[in-house]
Amino acid sequence: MSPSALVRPRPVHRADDLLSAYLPGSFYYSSPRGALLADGVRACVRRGQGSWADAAAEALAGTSAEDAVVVGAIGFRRNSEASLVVPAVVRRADTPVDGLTATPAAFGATSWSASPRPEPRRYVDGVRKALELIDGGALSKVVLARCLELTASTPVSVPSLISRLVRANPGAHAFAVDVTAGGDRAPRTLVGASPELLVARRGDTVVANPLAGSLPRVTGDSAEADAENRRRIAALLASHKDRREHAHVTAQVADVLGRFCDELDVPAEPEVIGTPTMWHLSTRITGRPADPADPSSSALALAEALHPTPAVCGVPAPAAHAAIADLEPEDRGYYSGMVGWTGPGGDGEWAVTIRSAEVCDRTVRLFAGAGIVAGSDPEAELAETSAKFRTLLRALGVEGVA
Ligand SMILES: C=C(O[C@H]1C=CC=C(C(=O)O)[C@@H]1O)C(=O)O
Repeated sequence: MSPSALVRPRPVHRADDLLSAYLPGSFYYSSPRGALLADGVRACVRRGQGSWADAAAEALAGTSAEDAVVVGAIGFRRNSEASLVVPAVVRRADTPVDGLTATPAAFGATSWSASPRPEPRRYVDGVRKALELIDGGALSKVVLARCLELTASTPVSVPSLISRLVRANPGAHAFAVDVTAGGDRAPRTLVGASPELLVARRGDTVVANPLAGSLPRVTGDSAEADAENRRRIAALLASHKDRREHAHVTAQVADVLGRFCDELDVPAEPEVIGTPTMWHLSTRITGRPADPADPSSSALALAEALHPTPAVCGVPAPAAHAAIADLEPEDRGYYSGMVGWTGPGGDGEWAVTIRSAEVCDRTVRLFAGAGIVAGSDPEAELAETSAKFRTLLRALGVEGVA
């Protein structure tokens, strides 16, 4: 039995009940590996010179609670915002969300205005500039994102939004995290349904599931939609451009995990996974940490070692960071960072913060990005980001706005 198994409390909740119990200010996270709902603050996690994993371990060591965990989100840039706490109350379920039959409450009669940042044409220009950098040899890959700011006529209900996101895709890594900071005019919540697992650790098993290389999914139950989706899956698997885009991520994730694991299984070929709105090339990598008791292979330490993968940044990372700073007018904030939890024995789970938005009163800031490599078509990358926005737009009931 692993040391972490000794301290893990027996889960007594159903994942669906945890979702129903979510209130603004709670931390909610669910995935195929279970769900967690946390409330109140026992301690805030603050980082000095060291890593977030060190700060989390210190905060956990300071509490005698048996079920203590650190939960929260960390932004994209090295010194960007983070919101990590040891919550006062933690409820867990070891099963995925299941059996959600009732239709969630729709958003009331709300009208919306949308403001893309940058304008779509400027995003396309940015992709062209990225391709010039790639042609010139400065980069092999960069992920360029854009923002869509929506304003509703009434405050946006976060419980409704997270419930609709989970119901649309119970297998997603779904999250709602209070990220309110000094200066915010109202509570701010990071909400999303990410298809991408950065890393999960349970006992002596580590799993990462990098995604990269995408095509929009055709929605609808018709035979035509089915046939077109089959065609797209085959096209994605056959696309050299998407396979290259994907290989950058898999190689880096395998390289980083290889430093911590003495056994690592990296499938030679990607498969295709689907969300309700997208198809993605996917590689599920599993490993066994060389020393599970070593704090440097805790879930959060592994997540920090992996971040940012080329699924959200690029290759080489320093040049990709510079290109992102030059070509993206909006600060990414929490988008493309990580969200999840870590416990005292090193177990935990962190998802890549994509298909996400920050909600503050009547405003919703969505981000979506696309990986650019040699051979990328700027118009297709714009369309891909629009398709990625649909996860949130559908949940908000405003599909068609971008
Ligand atoms: C950066 C995003 O997606 C990443 C994950 C899956 C596929 C991706 C792609 O094909 O570009 C991206 O790397 C996003 O959704 O904003």
